[in-house]
Amino acid sequence: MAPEGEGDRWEFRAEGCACAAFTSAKAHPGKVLLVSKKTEVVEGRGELSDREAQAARQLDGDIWTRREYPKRFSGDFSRIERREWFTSQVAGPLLSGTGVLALGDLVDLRSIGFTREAFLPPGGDGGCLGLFLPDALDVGRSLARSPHRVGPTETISFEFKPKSANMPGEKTLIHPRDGYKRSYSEHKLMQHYKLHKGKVETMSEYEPRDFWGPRDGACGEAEARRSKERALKALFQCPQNNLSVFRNSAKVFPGRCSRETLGKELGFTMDEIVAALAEALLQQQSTLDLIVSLQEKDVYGIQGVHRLYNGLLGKADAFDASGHEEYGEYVERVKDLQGMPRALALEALEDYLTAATFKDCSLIITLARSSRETADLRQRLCDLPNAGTISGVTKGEVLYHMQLIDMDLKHVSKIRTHYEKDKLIASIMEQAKA
Ligand SMILES: O=P(O)(O)O[C@@H]1[C@@H](OP(=O)(O)O)[C@H](OP(=O)(O)O)[C@H](O)[C@H](OP(=O)(O)O)[C@H]1OP(=O)(O)O
Ligand SMILES: Nc1ncnc2c1ncn2[C@@H]1O[C@H](COP(=O)(O)OP(=O)(O)OP(=O)(O)O)[C@@H](O)[C@H]1O
Repeated sequence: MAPEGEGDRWEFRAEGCACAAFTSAKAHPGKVLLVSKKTEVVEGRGELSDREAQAARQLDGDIWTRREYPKRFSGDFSRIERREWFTSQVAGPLLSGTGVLALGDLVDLRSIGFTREAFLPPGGDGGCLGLFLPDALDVGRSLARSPHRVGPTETISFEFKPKSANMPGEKTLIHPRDGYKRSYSEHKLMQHYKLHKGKVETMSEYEPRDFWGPRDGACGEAEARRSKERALKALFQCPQNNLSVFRNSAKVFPGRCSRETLGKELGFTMDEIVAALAEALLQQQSTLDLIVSLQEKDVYGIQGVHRLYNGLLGKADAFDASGHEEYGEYVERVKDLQGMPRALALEALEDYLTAATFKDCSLIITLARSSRETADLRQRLCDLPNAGTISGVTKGEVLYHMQLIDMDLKHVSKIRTHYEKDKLIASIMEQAKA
């Protein structure tokens, strides 16, 4: 994606499946501009009739307009407007006090000289809106109260996509044939899926529950530290799309550096890096617990939620359990879902979509060595709940700052996509058993 023409004040930074991020160091220091790459808010549009897509749009609106929010949700929002709305109206209040959420402002791309055609294929989101966010990699600038950077020049940042720590609970609808779901994490199952699809070459040993840590101090600090270090080592071993490392905002891993050369590039040993990150995560445990509790809003599981979704769309077979009579308890659970009042069914879908959004979020931790140059920044960070200092694990003190990004609110039509993926995983697991 090479920048060219009028857009050359803007530099491409990074991209995910839904959005691309750009920076303009001179005109907008300390900020990242997010631009949507997708045209449609409804998922799997190619496989849906216009009527089905319209019904999904209507249902999505019904879910998010049930409650009063200072800014009203609109079914006509573009993807980027949905993201901004969810971040400010839903995620913000849920995470208030943690300081961790990157809050942004919608901006007209024309007003900032961003020509999307210079960077992105035609189409995409009506074209004219972007989202300005504080740049989590350029902490010195994004925290500055003046145009001048508050030190430091040397930063290293770790972008984690930790994925879900959620495990099925009592209310989760699981067909008895799919009992494997109770023994494997969602991430592990996704690894089977990705391997099967050829999306990855090897299975990662990474376990999201190790990263997020035991809830509510369920074990001692030493054990919690060990589990975080285990997760971090597994991520450095096999980063896939769960870890990216940046030095002074330029991506160095995976890519320019190998695992063997990364420490040298960053000026630390790998043991120091793992220990420093584990310490930062431990200091932020209450925020991590909060995010996990939001992932756990997925109470009924995809099999249950898919039935509720179809029920709300008025599909005749939504709660059909014929052919499953031998599984009495399962049939009873399906009946319970069928009897759920509409308001509760909408709430269950709201919870599922909130959970799915938090299961796909990213955390960026930026580190800088403490020095005379960083004294101002240190003072500022020490006042923030999502930042602090780390000592005793590296030579000299290290400052850290943690930011939560990627609040791309999942559309209700994603439930169908998730269900299809779930069925595919079931057949992969069945094959693996055979
Ligand atoms: O389904 P998952 O868990 O694989 O998550 C998808 C991600 O795959 P991952 O497993 O992280 O490689 C996927 O990530 P990649 O683009 O593959 O890096 C997207 O984040 C996708 O979200 P969306 O379609 O952009 O809204 C994600 O879709 P959602 O499931 O979050 O809707
Ligand atoms: N506030 C920020 N500060 C620094 N970098 C950011 C910020 N927001 C986004 N980015 C960069 O832009 C990339 C794409 O953003 P984001 O993860 O929100 O997109 P996405 O398409 O929704 O991702 P995914 O495919 O994981 O759902 C991120 O991976 C990150 O590198």
